[in-house]
Amino acid sequence: MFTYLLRYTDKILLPIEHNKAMNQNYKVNELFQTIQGEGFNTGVPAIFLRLQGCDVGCAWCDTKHTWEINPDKQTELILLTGSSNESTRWANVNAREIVAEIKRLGYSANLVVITGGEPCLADLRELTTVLHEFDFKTQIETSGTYPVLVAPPTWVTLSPKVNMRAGKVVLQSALERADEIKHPVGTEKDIEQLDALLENLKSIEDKVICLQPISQKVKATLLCSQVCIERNWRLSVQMHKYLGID
Ligand SMILES: C[S@@+](CC[C@H](N)C(=O)[O-])C[C@H]1O[C@@H](n2cnc3c(N)ncnc32)[C@H](O)[C@@H]1O
Ligand SMILES: Nc1nc2[nH]cc(C(=O)O)c2c(=O)[nH]1
Ligand code: SF4
Ligand SMILES: [Mg+2]
Repeated sequence: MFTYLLRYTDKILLPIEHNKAMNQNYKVNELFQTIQGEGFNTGVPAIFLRLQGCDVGCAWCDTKHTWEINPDKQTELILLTGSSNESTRWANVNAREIVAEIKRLGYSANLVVITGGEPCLADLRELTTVLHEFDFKTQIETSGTYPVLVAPPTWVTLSPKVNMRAGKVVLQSALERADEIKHPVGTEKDIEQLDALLENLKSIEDKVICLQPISQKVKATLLCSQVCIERNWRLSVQMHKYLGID
């Protein structure tokens, strides 16, 4: 089977042939360009692709609008792109439709951050492979509650949700795969929980560890900065929220 899609090379629009079937659809909640505000890549221009759906149920989640996949809220991708919208709507699209929309929007960032919701509800191998084919770098933000299925160069940021939903095996393999562990912290108990997770890891030498205060709380932020200094870890403060940008 042949599908045709438009590819931009040096600003020239070229039709390319593609004979691989696009089997996988993704439930997209929003697509927008901003600055990565969290973790290792803080400050890097990035295209955010937010997928709809999450059944983990973190009480302090800042994207609760992505939890439910309501069939009545299905819409067209073009209506969900350009800026962050915090709506419950979603579009069912494949990887090449996503790339085509990124190109139509004329985005300049070369990092695509796939978040949610819980993006690993979906098998992300096809999406990340196609994005790499178009010379994008990719990063995912995941909770470790579903298997991490991504193409190898993908930067995996794991924000482990302990005792929430995942079996220990799934969380453990997500921890081993993670390039970055970005732990949400409210109180000391969260640091203890992270220590317990790190104890069981084969190696933490090759992983970036970030502490992220929950909901910009002052006490949590002070705790995170103090522990980061003691342990030589990184502080991740959700910069975009301080700047008031998406
Ligand atoms: C909204 S989640 C989506 C991706 C995935 N479900 C996860 O939890 O990693 C993206 C990131 O935001 C973090 N996050 C969510 N709500 C937060 C809050 N109120 N304060 C700080 N970080 C938060 C999560 O821990 C995760 O690192
Ligand atoms: N600027 C910006 N950076 C982010 N890093 C992770 C985000 C997320 O919601 O997953 C996020 C987000 O929503 N906006
Ligand atoms: S796993 Fe992520 S998206 Fe799901 S509830 Fe927790 S923070 Fe929110
Ligand atoms: Mg966010």
